[in-house]
Amino acid sequence: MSRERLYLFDTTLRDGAQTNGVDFTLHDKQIIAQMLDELGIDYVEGGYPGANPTDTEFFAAKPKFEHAKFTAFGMTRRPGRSASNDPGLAGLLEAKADAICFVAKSSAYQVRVALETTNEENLASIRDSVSAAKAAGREVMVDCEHFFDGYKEDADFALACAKAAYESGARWVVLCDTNGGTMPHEVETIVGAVTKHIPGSHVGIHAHNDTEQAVANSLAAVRAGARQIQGTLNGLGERCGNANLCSLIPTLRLKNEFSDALEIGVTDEKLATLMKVSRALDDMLNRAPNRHAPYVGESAFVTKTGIHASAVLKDPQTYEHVSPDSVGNHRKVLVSDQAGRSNVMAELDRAGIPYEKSDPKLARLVEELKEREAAGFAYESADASFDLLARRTLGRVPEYFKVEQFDVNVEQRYNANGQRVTVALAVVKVDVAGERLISAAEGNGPVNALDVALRKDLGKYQKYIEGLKLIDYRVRILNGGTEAVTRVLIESEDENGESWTTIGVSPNIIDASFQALMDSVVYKLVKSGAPV
Ligand SMILES: CC(=O)SCCNC(=O)CCNC(=O)[C@H](O)C(C)(C)COP(=O)(O)OP(=O)(O)OC[C@H]1O[C@@H](n2cnc3c(N)ncnc32)[C@H](O)[C@@H]1OP(=O)(O)O
Ligand SMILES: CC(=O)C(=O)O
Repeated sequence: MSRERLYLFDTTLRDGAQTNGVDFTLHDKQIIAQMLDELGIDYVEGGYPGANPTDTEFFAAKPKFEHAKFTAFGMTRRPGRSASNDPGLAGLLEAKADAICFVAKSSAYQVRVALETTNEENLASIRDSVSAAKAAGREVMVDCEHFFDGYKEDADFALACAKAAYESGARWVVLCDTNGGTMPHEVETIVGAVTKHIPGSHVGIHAHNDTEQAVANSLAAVRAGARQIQGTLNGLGERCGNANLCSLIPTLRLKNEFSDALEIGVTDEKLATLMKVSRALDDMLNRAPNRHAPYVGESAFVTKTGIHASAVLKDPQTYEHVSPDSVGNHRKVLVSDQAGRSNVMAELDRAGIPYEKSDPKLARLVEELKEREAAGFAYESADASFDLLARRTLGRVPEYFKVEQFDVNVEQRYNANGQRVTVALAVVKVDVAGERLISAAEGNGPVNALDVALRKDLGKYQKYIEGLKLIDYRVRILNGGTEAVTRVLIESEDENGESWTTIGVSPNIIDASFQALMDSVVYKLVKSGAPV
C-alpha cells in the first residue's frame, strides 16, 4: 500500500530562538541547520531576515542542503502599504531562501486589536504577500496565526484567511495554535472542518505547548488530514515551547497508526541518530538535557524497580514500548532501594564483575545496598561507588593503601596587600605497603585541599592516578535540622575522558567528601588493574 507523504518543518532556529534564554549565533544556526538537513527534515526555517543582523546574514547565502528547503519567515505586508512598498516584505523576498513562510493573522479579534485594521485589509495583505512571493519564484506557506482561537470566535473569517492564502498560491496553509490553549479534540474537529475546503495535503499544524499538548495536538491534526507538522528540536519555542520533533518523529515512524499510512523524510537509520541530535542542541545551548524526555532522555529506557528489572531481563518488551536502539538511546537497569537481585545482577553484568547466581553474597549485596540507601546513599547516581560496594561485598577489592589520618584547616586572614583571603590546608598520612607517606596541600576550599593532598603521593600507585581529575562536586543536605546528613557526589574523569561518579554520606561534609574522593581514587586503581 502506498503511503501518503507527511512533511516535517523545523522552526528551532526561529520559534526556538524565541525561547527565553536561547540565543543562537550565526555559527550555531549554520551547524543546527546542517544537522536538521542530515536528519531528514523537509523544511528548515532559518529565522526572520531583516529582523536582526544574524538572521539577515544567515540568509545572505543558501546553505548546502541535501534534502531540506531553506525557509525564511516574516510577516505579510503591513496594513495600508502596498506589497512593492513594504521594506519588511522586500527584505524577505531578497533572502536567499527556497521557501517563504508568512505569518498572517487569522483571528478577527487579533486583526482589530493587534493590527488595528479591517478584516478586508488583512485578507488583501495575505493575498498580496503570497502573490509577491510566488512571483519571486519562492515556494510559499502561510502560518495562520491564532487560527484555532480565531475559528472559535468567527469561523467564517478564520477560514477566509486560510482560503485567501491557498487561493493566492500558497503551497501550505499552516493552522497555528499560537497561544497553545487548544485541546486535541478541538484541533481534530477544526482541522477536519478546514480540510473540507483546503485539501489536507496543503494543510499544516503549528502547535504551542502551553497545556503540554503540542505533540498531541499535532498528531490530532494529522489524524484529521493535515500533512505538514511544524515543530522544534527538544520542544524549544516561545513560552512553554513548540511541538517537540524529538517526540513526534519517533512516534510517526514507530507507531503503526502513523507509520502504516504516512511516510516522513527521516529514515530508520537517521532515527537512530535522534538522541545524538537532541544532545548536540543542548550542548550548543549549554543546557542540561531533560533526563525524562520521551525517547531521547537518559531515563527514557531506565528500569529502577526489582519487579520491572526482573521482567526486562527476561524480555525488554515487558516494560518498553519501543526499542531504545531505534532512537539511539540505551536500556539501563538501576540499582537503588527499589532494586532486587535482578537489578544487581544486571549492573554486575554491565560493569563486568563476575559472580555466581547461587552465591549467598549476592543477597548480602542487595541487603547492604538497601541499608546504605536508607542511610542516605543514592547508588543509581554513583556507578563507581556501587562498583566498589559490589566488589567489596563479593570480596574482590584489595587494600591498595590505608589513610591513617587527615587534617583540614581553613583559615581567614589578611594577605600582604591587606586583602582578606580564605585559605584551606590539608595534610593526609597514608600507608602504602608499609611505607608511610605524608602530603600537604593548599586549596581554594577544604575539599579541594584534601583532594590535592590525597592524590599528591600514593607511592607506587601514583602513576595510575596521574590523569585523574575532579570535574563536578555536588552536595545535598538530607533530613534537615540537627539530624541532617550530607550527601556528596563527585564526578571524576581520567586521561582517556572516561568519567565516573562516587558518593559519600556522613553528618560531616568533609567526611562525606573524603569517602567520595577515596572511592574515586580506589575505583581508578581497580579500573587500571593496578597490582597489589
Ligand atoms: C506568533 C509568532 O511567533 S510571530 C513571530 C514573532 N517574532 C518576532 O517578532 C521576531 C522578529 N521581530 C522583530 O524583530 C520586529 O518585531 C520586526 C523587525 C519584525 C518589526 O519591528 P517593528 O517595526 O519595530 O514593529 P514591532 O515589533 O514594534 O511591532 C510589530 C508590528 O507588526 C505588525 N504586524 C504584526 N503581525 C503582522 C502581520 N502578520 N502582518 C502585518 N503586520 C503585522 C503589528 O501590528 C505591529 O505594527 P505597528 O508597529 O504598526 O503597531
Ligand atoms: C507562527 C507562530 O509562531 C505562531 O503562530 O505561534
